Amino acid sequence: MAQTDVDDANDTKVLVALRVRPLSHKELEDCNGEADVQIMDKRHVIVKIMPKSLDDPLRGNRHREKRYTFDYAFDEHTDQAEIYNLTTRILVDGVLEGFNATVFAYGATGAGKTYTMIGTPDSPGIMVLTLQDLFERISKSDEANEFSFKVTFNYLEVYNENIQDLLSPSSVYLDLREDPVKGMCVAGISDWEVSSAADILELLRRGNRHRSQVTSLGSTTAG
Ligand SMILES: Nc1ncnc2c1ncn2[C@@H]1O[C@H](COP(=O)(O)OP(=O)(O)OP(=O)(O)O)[C@@H](O)[C@H]1O
Repeated sequence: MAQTDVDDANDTKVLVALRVRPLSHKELEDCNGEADVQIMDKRHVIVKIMPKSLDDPLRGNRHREKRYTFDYAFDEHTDQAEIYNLTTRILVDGVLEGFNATVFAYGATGAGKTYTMIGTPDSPGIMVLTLQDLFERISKSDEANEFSFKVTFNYLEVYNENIQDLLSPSSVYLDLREDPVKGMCVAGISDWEVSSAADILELLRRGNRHRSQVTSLGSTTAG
């Protein structure tokens, strides 16, 4: 999901995209090669709901279908670059002009959030592609002497409703406050000045060691 406070090309403030990942071997076996989710035309999704019991006297073994509509619905063949280009690249201009933007992934465990956001060295995800784009644009702007940018980074975890600064961990949790200038903010979080995508990926790796729920950043690089 991506959110911006500037209008993007679609003139919308919130964009919701669904991504279907390839089925694992086990999932393919379980469904006899027949997936329960079908993407129709990059926007519409049909989900098959199988009857709880095949002995259901009313429905037999017939399934029901539910249809959903998204701004984008990506099938399992969609690559990382297409996802980035259609959901997130549109936000970078606004960010460089000082607007806020948020992109987050939501889904069950194993749904593909980490793959979509971080990806692999061969197939970098949204976060890595955004950072590459952002710093490339900043360096072009520096060369052209247009603007000078300062980029700072912070990394926090909300776990059991407690906020922890992953780059400056302590036993004291941080508070969420409403600041008259900045709006909602986490009071006392440490801000780190960075000058490249590699700096941020290094800080993410450092912060991940303090997460309550650990996911590996592997050897993801900024490329
Ligand atoms: N689009 C995709 N193409 C290929 N493999 C994928 C894709 N999405 C996810 N996977 C693979 O599926 C597995 C689960 O994905 P991932 O770890 O990203 O899930 P997650 O939502 O982050 O899970 P968790 O919430 O448990 O951390 C991984 O092995 C990942 O490489």
